[in-house]
Amino acid sequence: MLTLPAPAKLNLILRILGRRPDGYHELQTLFQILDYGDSLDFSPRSDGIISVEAGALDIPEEDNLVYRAAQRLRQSIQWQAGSLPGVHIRLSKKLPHGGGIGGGSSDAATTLLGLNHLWQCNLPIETLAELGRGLGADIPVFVRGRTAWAEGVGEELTPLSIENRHYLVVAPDCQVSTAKIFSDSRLTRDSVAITLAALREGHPTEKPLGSDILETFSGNDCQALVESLYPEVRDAREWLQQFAPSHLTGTGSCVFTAFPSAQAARSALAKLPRKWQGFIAAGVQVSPVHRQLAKLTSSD
Ligand SMILES: C[C@](O)(CO)[C@H](O)COP(=O)(O)OP(=O)(O)OC[C@H]1O[C@@H](n2ccc(N)nc2=O)[C@H](O)[C@@H]1O
Ligand SMILES: Nc1ncnc2c1ncn2[C@@H]1O[C@H](COP(=O)(O)OP(=O)(O)OP(=O)(O)O)[C@@H](O)[C@H]1O
Repeated sequence: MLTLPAPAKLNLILRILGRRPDGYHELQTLFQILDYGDSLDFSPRSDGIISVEAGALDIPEEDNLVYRAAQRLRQSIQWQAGSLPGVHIRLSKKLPHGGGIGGGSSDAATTLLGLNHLWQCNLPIETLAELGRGLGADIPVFVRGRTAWAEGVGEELTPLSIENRHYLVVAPDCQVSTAKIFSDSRLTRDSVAITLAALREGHPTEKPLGSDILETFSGNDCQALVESLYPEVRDAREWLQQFAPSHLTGTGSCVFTAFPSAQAARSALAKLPRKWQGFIAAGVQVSPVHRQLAKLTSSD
């Protein structure tokens, strides 16, 4: 059996520049990958069936992004007659869905990466990222597995390093539909594009971006709308604001604050009102799934 993590992400910056003819939005975002997330167990099946056990996640198997990613990967390969592989995937969810932390997307990316390894498909990362992009805009960053600046609909990625920080992520008791927020006429879609050079101004490329510069550019164009629709999200963010600047991630519902140490994040978490769930996580440059796959490959 192969067990792999599916980490969460935060959008440290999220700017919406406009809407494309296909309805998708042009955006600029800074993806921070975290060391915290779901976990997937892959067990080969000899009967050629793909099955997914998703615990408390109450959605039909064929709608689960894990199932859809496995099907899509298998369809992209010409298998020799009689050699169609099967797999049973057990998904252990820790990440709230509809939280803007990319849980479903990351599960799908880990499925593509894990089955590429298990089934020995040998597809390059670029191909896996393209397969993922067809399932969701957030999947390519998890397939590539680097904290990154993103443009386009989120698939044009430039890896970027960010200083070591620890995040307290608070999940209010509500789920936000990404489609609902992106289709709302009140969403602000006219942010001016910034350049990576502007983001980095005065910072040598090899130096990780620090909190000072990140706070200058931080902000999420979905935040005002999401908070007006879900007052609980505003309450949670305002509670976090007592420690340091706090922001919405993705289209919510989760909000976050960065801390310089795990201990500072932990002591804030200890004060979290019982009505909300929360977790702390370190920001990482390289996804834990890539670290684990690299270890497996080197021991093969
Ligand atoms: C908000 C973010 O989480 C930021 O990282 C992502 O852009 C959302 O990515 P995602 O959840 O993978 O999104 P998808 O599953 O591809 O699309 C969900 C819905 O959001 C809309 N959507 C998504 C991404 C994007 N750049 N523009 C959009 O308008 C799509 O029209 C769709 O109705
Ligand atoms: N494996 C999965 N885990 C969670 N949600 C899934 C999964 N597969 C499909 N979904 C569906 O996708 C929807 C969005 O879930 P997800 O956790 O990706 O939201 P999110 O955190 O807001 O993501 P994003 O930041 O990508 O917008 C859920 O409401 C659920 O119906």
